Amino acid sequence: MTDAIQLDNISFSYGSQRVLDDVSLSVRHREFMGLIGPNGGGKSTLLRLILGLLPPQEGRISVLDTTPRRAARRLGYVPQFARFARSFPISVEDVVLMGRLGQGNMWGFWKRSDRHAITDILDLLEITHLRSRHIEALSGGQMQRVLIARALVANPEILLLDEPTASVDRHGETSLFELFSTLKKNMTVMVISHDLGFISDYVDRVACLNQSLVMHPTAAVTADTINQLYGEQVQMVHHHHAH
Ligand SMILES: Nc1ncnc2c1ncn2[C@@H]1O[C@H](COP(=O)(O)OP(=O)(O)OP(=O)(O)O)[C@@H](O)[C@H]1O
Repeated sequence: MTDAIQLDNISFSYGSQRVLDDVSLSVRHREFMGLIGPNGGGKSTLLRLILGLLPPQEGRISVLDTTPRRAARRLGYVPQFARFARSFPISVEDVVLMGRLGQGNMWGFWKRSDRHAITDILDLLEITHLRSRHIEALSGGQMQRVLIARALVANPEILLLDEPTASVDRHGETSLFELFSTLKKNMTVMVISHDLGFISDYVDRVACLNQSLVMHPTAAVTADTINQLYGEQVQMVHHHHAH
């Protein structure tokens, strides 16, 4: 079997602004990969290319042995929290149900299996008690869990998360990363983060992106490496916590 995600010599510009320059990356099946880099380094753009939301201008991308667009239904995506509008008058259950679209359903025709999947996933994310709550009335950390539930409810083969713990406290961050470590037994997980010291306890490898990409096994990533690459922009504070 080939890799879950394969990027070969990808370049991308917005207008005349070069954002990705000759990026190559292989993510193995059931690998847990961290993606770090300074603001504007191109991390979200790379995720959008993998999701098939943007076409590469140069190079080739293969996701689950096909094109990103063909693979899209088999991917789970958790967008950056700040980019998700929360003023829709809908409940937690509705948002998570949206994750089942594309599984052969249309609005209003949910099957019993959809309801069961939602019950299980809300339980996994420990947000069962929020099921009928309006999403405007959630804390940042709760909303983050709802978005993760929405991405997981369709049983994706690859889970892509764009700063999933940005609005979560340290305790919540630990519990989410422990959940991702469990999920990794069944799927490939790729997570964008600013906090290398924290994620290096969990991920198998770290990709450092600042227009071009450098791969590190986590053991090789030190504060010095990161400072040389990015200056002080990536947090290197190491937090000790129980596993
Ligand atoms: N739709 C767009 N049109 C034009 N420029 C864009 C667009 N999206 C992103 N950019 C620019 O491309 C660069 C890379 O953005 P991107 O969001 O990929 O970086 P990032 O590494 O995810 O940053 P952050 O850590 O701040 O989220 C930035 O300079 C950004 O301003």
